[in-house]
Amino acid sequence: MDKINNLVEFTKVSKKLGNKQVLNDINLTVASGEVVGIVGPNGCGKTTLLRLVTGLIYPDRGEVRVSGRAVRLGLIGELPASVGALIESPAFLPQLSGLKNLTILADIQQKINEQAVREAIKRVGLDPDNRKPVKSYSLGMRQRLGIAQAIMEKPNILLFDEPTNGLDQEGKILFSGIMKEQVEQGAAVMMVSHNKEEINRYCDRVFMIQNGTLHPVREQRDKSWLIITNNLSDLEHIYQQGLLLQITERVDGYPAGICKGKWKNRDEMMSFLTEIGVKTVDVREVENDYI
Ligand SMILES: Nc1ncnc2c1ncn2[C@@H]1O[C@H](COP(=O)(O)OP(=O)(O)OP(=O)(O)O)[C@@H](O)[C@H]1O
Repeated sequence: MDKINNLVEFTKVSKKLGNKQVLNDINLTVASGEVVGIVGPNGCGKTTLLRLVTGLIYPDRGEVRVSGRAVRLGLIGELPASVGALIESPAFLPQLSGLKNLTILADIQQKINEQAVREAIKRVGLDPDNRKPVKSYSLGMRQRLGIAQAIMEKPNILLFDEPTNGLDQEGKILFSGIMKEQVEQGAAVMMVSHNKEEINRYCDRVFMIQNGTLHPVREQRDKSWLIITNNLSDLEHIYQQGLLLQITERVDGYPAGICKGKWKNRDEMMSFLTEIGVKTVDVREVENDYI
């Protein structure tokens, strides 16, 4: 997967709303296949940051580039077509069905046909033939429809503001699968959430907005390592170091567990284990699983 290709680029971006300097001198890139998390207290400017990528608002100073093109005033007819967004509560026409709502939105860009809209609705676990008006949808159903709308045109940039808001367990699992798919297909994702667990699970890098500026919270995703040992007490010893360790099924008859941490490569991981006196049969880097 190409991680070099920056699909979103903020360069020295400042934005004032009313009297408030919401964002000040923001630099940020989001690459293809990368998930960047934005956190911070209410009103700090997270949604504003996402809205700048949609092209619906413009920077006062600096530049926002989306798929290589600068977003600026006067481009209203040329909004970035490659952006899918679920920002704040999704707004739908309440008297129309989910399918009708998304078909109307799809007609704006005319990039996809009804079949593709139907597929997106099915992907989030809703029934495209459900004729009930959106006003009778639950919060979770509306949120699912919002996710379907964000992904239906297969954008290569996705903006998610509190994406699992109101979702039940099944909805969260579906969302997890969608995130995995999108990242594998090379989408660049920006996610705003107050849910720490969600941010940790999905985001490669995390930033906090404080007084209008962006501060790194985590600069790379923790890697997952499968550690195979001769006996369970070695795994217990790792756990006692306060590390995140999940015991898995035995591997070739040996006790094994998955440990998450910042070690950059296998050598670093091995020297750490030797340092704490853990003997291993094998150590392998494994895929991070979103579920
Ligand atoms: N149109 C506007 N005019 C004036 N001020 C605005 C406008 N839109 C937003 N703001 C202010 O800009 C600030 C940033 O708002 P934003 O919605 O980006 O915050 P947020 O971090 O997403 O908050 P939350 O966590 O509550 O969703 C807030 O103080 C808000 O009151």
